[in-house]
Amino acid sequence: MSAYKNSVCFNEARRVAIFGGTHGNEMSGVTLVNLWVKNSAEIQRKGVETKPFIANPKAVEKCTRYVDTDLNRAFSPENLSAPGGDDLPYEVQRAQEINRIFGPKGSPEAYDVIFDLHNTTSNMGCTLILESSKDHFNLQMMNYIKKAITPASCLVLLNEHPLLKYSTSRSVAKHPVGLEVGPQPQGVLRSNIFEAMRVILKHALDFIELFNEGPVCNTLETLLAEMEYKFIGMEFPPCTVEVFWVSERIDYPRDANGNIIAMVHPNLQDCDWEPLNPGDPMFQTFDGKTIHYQGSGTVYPTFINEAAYYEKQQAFVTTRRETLVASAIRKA
Ligand SMILES: CC(=O)N[C@@H](CC(=O)O)C(=O)O
Ligand SMILES: [Zn+2]
Repeated sequence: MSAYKNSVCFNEARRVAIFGGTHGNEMSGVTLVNLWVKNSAEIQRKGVETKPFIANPKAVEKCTRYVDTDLNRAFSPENLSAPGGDDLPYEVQRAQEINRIFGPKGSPEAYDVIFDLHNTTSNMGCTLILESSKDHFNLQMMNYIKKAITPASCLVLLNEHPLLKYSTSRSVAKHPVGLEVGPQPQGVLRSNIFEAMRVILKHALDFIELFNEGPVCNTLETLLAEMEYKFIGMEFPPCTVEVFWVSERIDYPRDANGNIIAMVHPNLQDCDWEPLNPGDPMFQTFDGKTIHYQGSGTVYPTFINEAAYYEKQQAFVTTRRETLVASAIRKA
């Protein structure tokens, strides 16, 4: 028996959503969610209501990232409260609708967890994307998933940055979790990527069930129940989680007219998560010149040459590797 005196308490996660098709051309999430809409047995867990949901049906129909504007940037307070109804861009209308169904964002009525399924053209493997270093529920979930999928691996990208953070679809939930798996071209399904995503989600849902069935925050009642081993669920003791913390956005080199004049260097292409040191090759110009990384220390690039980011003037992002401590958690 173990009772962690400093457990952080969270409400049970009773309402969970799985979003596919936030981007309509990222086919693993679209396909899995469509499958689960037809038959949700695989995603149901005891005591949890899990709703599979196609976030951007118009974009899915057209197999495009978005119709008017990127849905995964649309959940700002301004957009969510914008008047205008039918005159608003489609994705802003859709964001308001999603906020009504799964939110309101930031309120006690909001869904507990939203998993948002994405694919990348970058060679990132399985990546979980978090938005807060202080959400100990999510950090514990990351630790659980990483252990459960061993020897396969799954890295955590922490998108917590004053300028680079954006207003995601999943941000409507109390605990937003992005799941980014690649490489997979836009509009294409690859079985390995599809299966990897499915496995991560299985473990994520198992975690939620175990948390809900686990011991409650310390009370005399809990201690007595614990002595009788009454819990089916698990204890979640303090742990550490390695994360890659978003640090800088790097654009392609451009000429005075804004046209791209170089490509990701072959030494960097497909090397997501590998250390990039000052002086390492970063871009290769069309006439064969190498442009080197000029930062001050080692960084870990990711989203290298992501197709959807050309329009966002981003060739890759740099991250710094850090170890976060997650407190013990219990249900309130
Ligand atoms: C390639 C891609 O769409 N990535 C996602 C990452 C995320 O969900 O945070 C996006 O830019 O919205
Ligand atoms: Zn996406």
